[in-house]
Amino acid sequence: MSHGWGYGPSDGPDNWCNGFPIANGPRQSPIDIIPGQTSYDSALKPLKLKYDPSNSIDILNNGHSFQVGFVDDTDSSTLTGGPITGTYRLKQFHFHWGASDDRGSEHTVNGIKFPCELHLVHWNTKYPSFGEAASEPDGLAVVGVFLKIGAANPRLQKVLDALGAIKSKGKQTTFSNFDAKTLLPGSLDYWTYDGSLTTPPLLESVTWIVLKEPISVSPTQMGKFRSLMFSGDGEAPCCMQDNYRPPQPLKGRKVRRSFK
Ligand SMILES: NS(=O)(=O)N=C1NCCCN1
Ligand SMILES: [Zn+2]
Repeated sequence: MSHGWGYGPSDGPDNWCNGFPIANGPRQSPIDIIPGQTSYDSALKPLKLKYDPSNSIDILNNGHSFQVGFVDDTDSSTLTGGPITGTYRLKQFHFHWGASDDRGSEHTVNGIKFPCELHLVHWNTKYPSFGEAASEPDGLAVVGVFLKIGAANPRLQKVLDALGAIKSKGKQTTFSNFDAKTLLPGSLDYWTYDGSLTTPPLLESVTWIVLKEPISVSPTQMGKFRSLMFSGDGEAPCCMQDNYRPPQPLKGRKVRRSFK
């Protein structure tokens, strides 16, 4: 299996090492975050997220999740500060979720799974493109946001309302004028560690920045995520759910936190 990966019994996370040996590497993601074992680092700067709504362009079902893509040819939507040096540009955001509300997130906290996790993917502008940055140890920075069951989230609803047009794999439609900042919680307190992409090719190029405060999602809204399909038109229908990789061994890594 080189590129036919998925989340099923034969092509799922336990089998990814066959096509991508780095799956057993020293800095794999996600991880279980154990707050009592993290270290407060007063040298960590506040996160600075500057997103221009005019940079959002499309929404795509890529057969593994759905992603909202951004124009990334200027520094108009960027991540600076936090644990990183320099400027990282927003490329896309996407989610991971479960078949039921008891699971779905990739990172866990004291072993607790959330029903969903948002990833905002950024690349280091010291490299010429996302593709080149993705193979560098400091190439990417992903901000992870947990979603917790509660009141319906009106800002998330704008994204969910677009899913009807991208039900099956390969479908894409325009998605303009979306402000990704509206998906962030009130606090930008975070945990950070050196990790990897959580999907193949699992490249060990990600500075993870996981926000402590979740945003809300309602059970009905979770149902909208689960209305998507892994499968393309004309293929055996397969609901898009449980598209998460479980936590990976820490292998001696330290997790720092920005808050006391
Ligand atoms: N879940 S993740 O670590 O963000 N993985 C990604 N893989 C492909 C490119 C974007 N991100
Ligand atoms: Zn992700």
